Amino acid sequence: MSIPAEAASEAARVLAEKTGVERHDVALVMGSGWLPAVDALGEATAEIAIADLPGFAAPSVAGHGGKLRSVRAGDKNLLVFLGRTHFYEGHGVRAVVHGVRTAAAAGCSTVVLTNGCGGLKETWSPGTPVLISDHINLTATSPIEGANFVDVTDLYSPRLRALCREIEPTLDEGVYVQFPGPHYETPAEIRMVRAIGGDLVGMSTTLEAIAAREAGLEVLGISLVTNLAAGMTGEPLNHEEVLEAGRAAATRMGELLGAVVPR
Ligand SMILES: Nc1nc2[nH]c(I)nc2c(=O)[nH]1
Repeated sequence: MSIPAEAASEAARVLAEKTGVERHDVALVMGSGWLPAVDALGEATAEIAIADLPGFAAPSVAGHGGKLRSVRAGDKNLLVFLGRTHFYEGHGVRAVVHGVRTAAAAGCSTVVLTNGCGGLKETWSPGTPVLISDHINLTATSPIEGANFVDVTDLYSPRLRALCREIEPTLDEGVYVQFPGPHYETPAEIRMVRAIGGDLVGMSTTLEAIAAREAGLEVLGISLVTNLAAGMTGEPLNHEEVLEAGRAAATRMGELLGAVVPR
């Protein structure tokens, strides 16, 4: 498999060719339940299948779209990934972060990483959006290869978080914890997450954020709490209910993204 940076440049070249857009400015990765938010971002000027770009795996989860849209918003070209490759799909870390690296190679200076996740606060009912203030990467791996000691303090842009709170002052913040998945957590693991300072649990985002920082992108992370974390309600977790809650709230999130992204 070719060197990640070369693979990203090749994917960016084909992207420009297929969309007719030479350079993109902001990338958005739309996670579980966020797809309804996409239309609020603006009119797509081009849409291609992610799998048509070199280095991308076909989406393993049906309904995740698996599409890539180029959207004009104000004076910016947005690169919108409808779905992502998850670590639990077993394609390796390079595949998980190839989208972020391709976005950087396509000219983006900012990436918005969204996801659906479990929440550890009772007040975060399903459908609550939470800004990611920091993360804990429990995947025991990194997208960075070799002795490249990348700094990840302030990884989640204080500037963009302040901008979001200016637009939506009720937005809470939290620490996002990525588990490898695909199984959910046990109640004991959720007690551990609480003990180590986590507020949100998911199966994406942290590896992408690290790769984004390595590529010099400004990062904004927004989680959509679609369920209370395991053991908090005494009920088993049902993935369908979880996604439904996300869909209901994502439209409101589309307005937030639509207001934040052009700025
Ligand atoms: N790890 C983890 N990932 C998730 N994704 C969604 I949607 N809900 C959860 C959850 O409760 N835990």
